[in-house]
Amino acid sequence: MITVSNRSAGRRRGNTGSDEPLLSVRNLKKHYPITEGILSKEVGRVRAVDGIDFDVYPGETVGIVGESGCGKSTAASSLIRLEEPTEGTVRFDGEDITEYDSGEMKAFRRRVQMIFQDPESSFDPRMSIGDAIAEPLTVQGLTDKPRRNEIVADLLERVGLSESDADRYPHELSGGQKQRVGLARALSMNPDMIIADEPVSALDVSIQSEILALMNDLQKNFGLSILIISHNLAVIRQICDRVAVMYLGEVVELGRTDEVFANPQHPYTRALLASIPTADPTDRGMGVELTGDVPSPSNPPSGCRFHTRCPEVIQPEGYEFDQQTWRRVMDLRQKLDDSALNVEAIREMLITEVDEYETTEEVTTAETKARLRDEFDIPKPLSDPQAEAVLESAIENIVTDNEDDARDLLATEFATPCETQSPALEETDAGQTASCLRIENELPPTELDQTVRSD
Ligand SMILES: Nc1ncnc2c1ncn2[C@@H]1O[C@H](COP(=O)(O)OP(=O)(O)OP(=O)(O)O)[C@@H](O)[C@H]1O
Repeated sequence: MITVSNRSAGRRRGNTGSDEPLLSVRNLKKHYPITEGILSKEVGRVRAVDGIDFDVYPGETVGIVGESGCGKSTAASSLIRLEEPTEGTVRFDGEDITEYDSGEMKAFRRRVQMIFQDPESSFDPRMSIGDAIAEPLTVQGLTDKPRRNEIVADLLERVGLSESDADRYPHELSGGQKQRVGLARALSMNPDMIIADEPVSALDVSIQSEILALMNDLQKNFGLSILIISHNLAVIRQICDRVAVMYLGEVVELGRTDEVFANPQHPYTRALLASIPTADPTDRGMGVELTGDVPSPSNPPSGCRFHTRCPEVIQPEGYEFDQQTWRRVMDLRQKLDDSALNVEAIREMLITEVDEYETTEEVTTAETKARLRDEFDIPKPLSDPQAEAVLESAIENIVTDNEDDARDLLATEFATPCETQSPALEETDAGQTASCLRIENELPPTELDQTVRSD
């Protein structure tokens, strides 16, 4: 494997045939300081976006996808300097926008229009739709009213509304119609690029598809580039040429949408794809379940940030686990490391379940250990006797109030390289780039990989 800049990952030339990206983002970081006290002393940082790279070519639609809280919106607002990025460069049409003065920023913001999830908030309820669309034209100095009305009528038609809608008011429109007006308003600036942050999440599913189809048409007709931010893979799939998958402030996979969907290379992408609901109620998905919330970006996990949730986290040498059991043992270890195991609560649960017990002192160690195992769905015994001996000893330490010994034992015996080594984005044989130690170490896919569906 050769480490490459993801500059070329799954790249395609834009519809204009240009080889140069319209937008080029390098090492973009946005850290929010956490402050305390009257002197606002910095006590920590929320690393919302922690060094991401991607390009958008002319006429191309690129998606940023990931769970809530992974930094998608912060990435979008920092790259257009709605919030100042902490670090990194953003080049637009060859120029570094981080060096723009306010006049240049104004011109840039005409060329790059934002569309938000809730179109409502960007409309003045007292202003007619026609006036709302014409407003940016007026601000630009187009004083010729008949000409303005002509442009408004044309834009309304282009977004699937009619000229007569110009006299209506926002409250008279459905969510889908408002998003159409939002697009017409953005187009009135004749932009080169639209950045759309969850543009259809607030809409009914039936309407979502219509708006995405409209965006696709507009992109072709106006030769636009589109950057679309969404937590919804179905949205990305319908409209994007390429996709960047984000996890906890980082891009973990980047490539052509068809390739990423057909052959996801990062375990996080695989897990996201696995979580797409299917129409068949008997279909239990791909056997991969992504549990737990995205960890806090103020204290991201060491090594690979995904290792605390990764279904494919690498196993320690010298032991043999089935992968799912290994994940569960790691979940227990994680909870122990976070000091989030409550043995007393387990004993209390046992009191309510077993009639003869009245106080937690009566609950036996053996029962507490068994119940702790059950909480994590860890089978007894493990199939590997040596692994079982380690786990049994750790659990004994946990329930006898020797958590530090248990922590040390598990850290020594059940260590994964994923907790210490940070993988870099690498080109994969499948065509896209992804950052995973499995790829770096050329490890064979886990059993779970083979259960991943590509549709
Ligand atoms: N102004 C802020 N100060 C501190 N932390 C912030 C601020 N804005 C965002 N964050 C944090 O940064 C992280 C990334 O947030 P962001 O909204 O970009 O994620 P997202 O992927 O767009 O999620 P969502 O879809 O829920 O908006 C979150 O943990 C969020 O709490």
